[in-house]
Amino acid sequence: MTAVIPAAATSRPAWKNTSLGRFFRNPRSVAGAGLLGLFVLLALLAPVLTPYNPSSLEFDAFLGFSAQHPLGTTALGQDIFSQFLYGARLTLLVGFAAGLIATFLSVTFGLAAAYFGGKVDEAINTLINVFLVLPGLPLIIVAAAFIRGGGVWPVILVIGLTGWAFGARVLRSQALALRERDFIAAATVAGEGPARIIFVEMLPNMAGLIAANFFGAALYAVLSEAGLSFIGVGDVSLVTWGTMLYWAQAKGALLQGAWWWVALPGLSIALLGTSFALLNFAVDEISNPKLGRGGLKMPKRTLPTAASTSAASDALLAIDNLNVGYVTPTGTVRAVRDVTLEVMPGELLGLAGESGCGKSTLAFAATRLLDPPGAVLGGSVRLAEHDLLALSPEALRQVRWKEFSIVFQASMSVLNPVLKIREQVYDAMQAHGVTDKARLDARARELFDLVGIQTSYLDAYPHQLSGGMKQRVVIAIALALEPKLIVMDEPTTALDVVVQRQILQEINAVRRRLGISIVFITHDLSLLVEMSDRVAIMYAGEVVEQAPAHQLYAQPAHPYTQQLMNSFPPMTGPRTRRSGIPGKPPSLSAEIVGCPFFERCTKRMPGVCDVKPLQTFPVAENQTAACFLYDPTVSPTLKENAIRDSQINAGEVSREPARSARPN
Ligand SMILES: Nc1ncnc2c1ncn2[C@@H]1O[C@H](COP(=O)(O)OP(=O)(O)OP(=O)(O)O)[C@@H](O)[C@H]1O
Repeated sequence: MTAVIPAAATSRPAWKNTSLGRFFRNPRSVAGAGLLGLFVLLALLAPVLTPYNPSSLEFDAFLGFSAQHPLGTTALGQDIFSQFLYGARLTLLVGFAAGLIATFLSVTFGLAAAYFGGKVDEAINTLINVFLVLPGLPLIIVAAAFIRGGGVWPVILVIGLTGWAFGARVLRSQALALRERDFIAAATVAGEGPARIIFVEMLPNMAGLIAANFFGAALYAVLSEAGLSFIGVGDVSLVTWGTMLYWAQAKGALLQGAWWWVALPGLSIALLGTSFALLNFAVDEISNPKLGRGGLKMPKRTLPTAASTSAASDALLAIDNLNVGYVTPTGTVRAVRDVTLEVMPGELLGLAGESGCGKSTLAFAATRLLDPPGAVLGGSVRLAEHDLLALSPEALRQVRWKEFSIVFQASMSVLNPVLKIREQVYDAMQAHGVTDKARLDARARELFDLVGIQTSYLDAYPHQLSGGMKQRVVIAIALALEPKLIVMDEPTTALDVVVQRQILQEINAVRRRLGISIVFITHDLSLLVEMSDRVAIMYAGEVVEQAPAHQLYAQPAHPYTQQLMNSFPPMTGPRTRRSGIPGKPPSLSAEIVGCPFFERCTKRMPGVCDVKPLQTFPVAENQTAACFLYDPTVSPTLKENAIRDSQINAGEVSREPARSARPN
């Protein structure tokens, strides 16, 4: 994994790392802007560079090159050099103005369709389709025929109003894709409003496409104007490069040997198109910092030190009898079933279980992030004094990030690729009313110190950071408003084990230092046992065991926990071959009678476990298990036989009569 040193850490002057600096360092933008600049300069300096009116007919026809007429004269006796210079003015005006109109319409329609969706999207899409199926040039010709002789603005309007549909379709697709990205979801969760999400989060990511759209539309406008003029539609009394071509063709320039009368405007239109295309590529590169270049170096990290855990009294988070399902056409998937859990202030609760057992659904439902078809079917979630499931959207926005924050699975992708880290760290704080720049900066630095990243990386872009550093940034953002609780759903899954371990140590140290509570979700039980205060094990949507971590490690009570622990290599002792748990969990769409682990359990008691409604039983102090081996109403002989059978099957004891066997 590599990291790129950000601006402040290199010796390059800071301005060179701004968008303007990168523009001047990009060969394409330099060539494109140079070419376009040359045409603009020639157009602006036309009155200085030539004394003649381009429409004046005062000279003889088809004069050759001379000091007085560097490019000779036309069949009507006009100075060709003057026509070229003044023609550049109107040609560029048509390109820029029609390009701007078309781009404005494309962005407005494309974003409105994607953002509002539903009927608005349908209506805009129909309009786009109508414009796309109408053939472009004939449409312009018909429209231009009505405004013939009216000057340049009607031409600009017709081209601008007919040239937006393709761009709108592309921008709509891009905006739709962006809406699905994690960093937009994260911005919403962090409390950013729709205007900020559209203009600050989405638009910069579309800058390359919008610029491409503009240069494409400008090119289309220049070519359309040239095409219209060439066939004599539009106002041929104007001097543009298009009307130059029209008159050159109409007056037989090639037959008269005045080939440059045709070549000059033709070549100029081609070069103008090239400059637009070069700028298009360059803007794409500059607006997407990932395509840029940078040096390689990993920074030295500083590890925060641990402090004592805050004392726990009353539960900070209380999940009571929570039921969550996904309503699908084939039935309801009951992904979380009657879950009751508590998290104390300052406590790290680990949540483990096989893939698909409902860990993420529980986390999403408890934090009100569950999207349809997911739905809370019953139960309550209380965080301090807030009834989370009953909060209005506005009240929820106030509480989220301030009282609790979330670090998603694969959360590195929640960083917006075109915004500097600093802006993204500020975002959550700004959305909750912190606007003072000095405060924002001081807090950002403090957070970076806390999670072990050099503060110079505040001015880097996400792609300049390694995966581990991005993860630290996301954790720093989650800590920004000092929430009481952070829910972390597999926050380190995408990282290599060494970085994973460092980050987990830091999370734990920060937690101890700040006294915050954490719900930490992972598949990795051995990791959880090491870092958690308490562990809850989920299976098929239910919490099947809860215990202090060390107790769960020393004496796992539920056969599922025992088999799960056996699937991981031990932290000490000789290496042994591990096997997974045979079989698979039951379908969550079906009714589950009795214990959901019955089919895979090595200690099952037929007639009990597959018949009785499942309950949770106390096992030891602070330890509970949803297992009938701990049900005081089940006969001890039945339990002993079940345990004995499992030991025989595992080859741990011989087939002699059981004398004493206790649960677990
Ligand atoms: N959108 C959905 N529609 C229908 N079923 C879903 C949907 N999302 C999840 N499920 C089902 O809900 C159950 C719980 O899924 P969930 O993602 O919460 O499990 P998990 O324990 O977090 O798994 P993992 O560790 O792989 O993320 C699974 O059976 C899954 O197939």
